[in-house]
Parts: sequence; C-alpha cells; structure tokens
Amino acid sequence: MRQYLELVDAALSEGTYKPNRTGVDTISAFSEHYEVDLQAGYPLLTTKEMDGYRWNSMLHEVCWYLSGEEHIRNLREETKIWDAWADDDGRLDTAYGRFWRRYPVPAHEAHLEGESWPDDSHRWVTEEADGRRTFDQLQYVIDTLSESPNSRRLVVNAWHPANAAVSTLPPCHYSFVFNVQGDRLNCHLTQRSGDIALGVPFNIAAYALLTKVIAQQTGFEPGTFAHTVVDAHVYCGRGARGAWYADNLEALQSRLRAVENRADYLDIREWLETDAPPEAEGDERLDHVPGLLEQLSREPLERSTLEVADTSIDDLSDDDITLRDYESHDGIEFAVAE
Ligand SMILES: Nc1nc(=O)c2c([nH]1)NC[C@@H]1CN(c3ccc(C(=O)N[C@@H](CCC(=O)O)C(=O)O)cc3)CN21
Ligand SMILES: O=c1ccn([C@H]2C[C@H](O)[C@@H](COP(=O)(O)O)O2)c(=O)[nH]1
Repeated sequence: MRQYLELVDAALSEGTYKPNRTGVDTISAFSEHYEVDLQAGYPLLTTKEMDGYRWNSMLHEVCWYLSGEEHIRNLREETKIWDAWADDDGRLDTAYGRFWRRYPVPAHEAHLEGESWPDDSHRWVTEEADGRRTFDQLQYVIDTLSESPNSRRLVVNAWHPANAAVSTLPPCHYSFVFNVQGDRLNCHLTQRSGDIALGVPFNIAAYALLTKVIAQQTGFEPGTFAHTVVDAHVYCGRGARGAWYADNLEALQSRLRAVENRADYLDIREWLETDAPPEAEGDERLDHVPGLLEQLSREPLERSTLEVADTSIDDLSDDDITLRDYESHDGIEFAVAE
C-alpha cells in the first residue's frame, strides 16, 4: 500500500529523535494522516508478508474487540501479541472491546441534575450481572446508521480519562467516527501513538475489516478509511544503537532526501548497518529502521480482497472472514518494544 510507504518515509525523513518510556528509542513524527479507498481493495500490506500467523493474530484481535471482553483468556489461545501486557490470569489493563461494547455508565446517584442519561431499559444499555450499567457503542453506531445515516454523531470512544491516567497501557487507537457520503460508509480513526513497523499494519488491517463489517451490517458500501496518527514513530533500538540515531539522524535524513529510486533505500540500509553499532544480544530487531528501509525498497503489489459473511457483530468469528488474492513480498521480523 503506497500510503503506508509514504507514512514510513515521512516519519523517517521528518521525524525527530525521541527516547520514551520503553527504553527503546524512536524517530517520531507529529500528526501523520493518510486516506485509503476501500473500494480499490483491502489494504493489507504487501511489502511484507501479512497472511499466515500475522493474519491469524489480527483476525482474532478484531474478534476479541467485538467480544467486549476485558481479559485475554480466549485471545491468548490464538495469539501471543497481547501476552506481555496481561497478568497470568489473562487480566489486561487495556480496554478496547470493553469500552466499545461495554462503556461504563455512571450510577444513578452520580448523575447531576439537568444531565441526560439513558434509563436501565434503554436499548444500548446493559445491566450487567453485578448491577453495573454499560453502554454498547458499536450497536449504537449500527442502529443509528440504519435509522439516521446522516448522523454526525457516529463516534466510538475507547478513551476514559480517569482510567487512562492510571492504566499501564491506555488505548492507542482510541476514537473512531463513521460518516456516510452517498452509499458509502467512511471511517476516521484517531490514534494517539503508532508503532509504524508493528502496530500500524495491524491497525490498518483491523479498521479496514471493521469498516467492511459495519458497512455490510447496515447496507452501505465500504468507502474511505482515514487515519490520523498523532505520534507516529519508528523504534530505532536500545542503548548505543538507539543513541546512534541521535547523532546520525541528519545524515540519515539527507540520504533519504537524495533517494531517486527504490533500490537507493537498500544502499541507505547498508550504510546504516556498517556505520551503527550492532544491536546488543537480546535486543536484536528492536531497531526497525533496517527492516522498514527494506520495505521501502519493495514495489507494492495488487490489493487483495476481503469476503465477510453476513453475521452479526455478536457472532462474528474468524471463520466468517476470508482473504482472497493476497500476494506479498517476504515477511520481515521486528521485535516489540515493551
Ligand atoms: N511497542 C508496541 N507496539 C505495538 O504495536 C503494540 C504495543 N507495543 N503494545 C500493545 C499492542 C500489542 N500489539 C502488537 C504486539 C505485537 C505484535 C507483533 O509482534 N507482530 C508480529 C507478529 C506476531 C504474531 O502474529 O504472533 C509481526 O511481525 O507483525 C503486533 C502488535 C500492538 N501493540
Ligand atoms: O494498536 C496499537 C497498540 C499499540 N501501539 C503502539 C504505539 C506505541 O509504540 C506503544 C504504546 O506505547 P505508549 O507509550 O502508551 O504510547 O504501542 C500501536 O502502534 N498500535
């Protein structure tokens, strides 16, 4: 996908060196935005292999979001991608599905006079077994799309400020808005923080899939997926390897500016691998720059297509989703900064 390669190039070319809480440094750019026409096919990256186990992880991650579960006891049977952030019992402090499907509604005694809140029998409110009330944002979107497609309030929000202030890992893709134009359903995602090599390819695949699912449930054609990434970063390694970029970012950026054809990216990678100190034992592939330069050197292939069975969001499983005509370049491995 051309837009992804442009995002990689923009972050590396314009970014600044930025250490952060993980101890793995980054090259970070502010407010990157791109749009993808979902009518032109499914935007699964082709410049590295995304089918096989990566596809399986992404699919189960989406099904986990839809499940509304606050734990990963079922998800971790299928993929390890969230294990590092959960405890042994599968409890996870990051609430995506939990907030999409079960956003907490304040108890009656917490309501201020004059405020509007739904009553217990409201169609998007669930009274859970323990008496807590939650709100199903995704069902609200689906029902409202059918009843008032011109609504400008089709927002799903995974951000709860008080929770986010103390959570170990507050949601990265925290708010999305659907918008109808003609017969097309568009989706705009705002992401506060994006790991360009590992997280963003999954985020693109997940939201393009979600848009297709919601469009199908409401009788629209999938339209545009628009994505804003506020801190769009490339991890560049730990210790001396990461610090090398602090001193050599300008040299890297002037080489990027001089690129005339794709193959030039491989020359930059060779310069970097020769010049930068090697990654320490145990830190291999935490520097994502070489792998991303390799991706930049590759020509994107034709888009694949996605088939989704007509199944409600409550029942959707990986069996309902089929990827067709996917071809890609070889896989590239990156290590995840925790
Ligand atoms: N640094 C960082 N980057 C992320 O993308 C990220 C986090 N942390 N923390 C929370 C979640 C977990 N996510 C992850 C975690 C791991 C992979 C990962 O290792 N992907 C491999 C495939 C692994 C597999 O499918 O088993 C890849 O090559 O894409 C991807 C997304 C996205 N998020
Ligand atoms: O879906 C996701 C989830 C997480 N990420 C990345 C973005 C950051 O690299 C880390 C989170 O660290 P913070 O310090 O909380 O920003 O995870 C992603 O890209 N996509």
